[in-house]
Amino acid sequence: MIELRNVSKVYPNGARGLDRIDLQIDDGEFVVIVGLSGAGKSTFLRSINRLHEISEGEIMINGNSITKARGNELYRIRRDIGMIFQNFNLVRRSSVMRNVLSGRVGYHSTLKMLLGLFSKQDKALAMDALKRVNIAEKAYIRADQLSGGQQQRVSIARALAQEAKVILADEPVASLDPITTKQVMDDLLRINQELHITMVVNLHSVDLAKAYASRIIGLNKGKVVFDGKAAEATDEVFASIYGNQNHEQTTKQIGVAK
Ligand SMILES: Nc1ncnc2c1ncn2[C@@H]1O[C@H](COP(=O)(O)OP(=O)(O)OP(=O)(O)O)[C@@H](O)[C@H]1O
Repeated sequence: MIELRNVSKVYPNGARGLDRIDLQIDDGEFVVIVGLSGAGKSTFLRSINRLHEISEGEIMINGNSITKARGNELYRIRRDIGMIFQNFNLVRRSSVMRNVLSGRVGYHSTLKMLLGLFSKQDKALAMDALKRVNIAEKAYIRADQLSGGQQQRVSIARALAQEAKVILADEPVASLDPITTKQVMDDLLRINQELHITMVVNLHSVDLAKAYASRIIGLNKGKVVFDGKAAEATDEVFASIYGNQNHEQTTKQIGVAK
């Protein structure tokens, strides 16, 4: 379970990324975060695994405070949290297998990892992860020879090899075409359902949010302005999340299906 207790984040330049957020995300949920550009979606996600330090409040992961954790404890908490980025964050010149195996680094000594000493079990785990996203046949190809959608699948496989209990995905489909977008979102949903890995996904598309989320959280200027089941997120709700524009104009801009 992820718990945010009265969390605020103010950047050094005074910009407010998050404003007193209080919520919890239960194991196995598929949460989609929506909101205008600058609403705080990335800050929200990156605060959860402490890629960003928060200014106030506390974030708990399975009962442990990631906000207060130091050294090994922080390392152990982070091991349970996989991260997926818009730009895939792969080592492009390394093989797919090597990239997926890098999900195992949290389980071994630095020296072993520098020498690339992965066990048979690690390799089996990495191969299983690649099979789960249907790209096992690409295991020994260089990552930069894959399409964008395939590269994103490698990054999902890396999170699976990490044995993450939570996956945070920051705009995972923003640079993909519609068909590939559907494939990657389907992968995330299948993993959520089959492995009960909690998903917290930032998306720009309202239609995708409605199609995949079990719960939608709407942010506006760092504040939660909607938090509910996807089925409760009506056009009016989205218009309020997306701010001051009139309803018709907003729904047109953000692609709410009529
Ligand atoms: N490194 C930073 N330094 C200063 N201000 C920042 C920084 N990162 C984000 N902000 C500010 O914090 C607020 C929230 O930004 P954030 O990137 O979290 O929004 P977002 O919803 O993810 O936007 P987008 O959809 O464009 O990625 C914005 O006002 C932004 O300008």
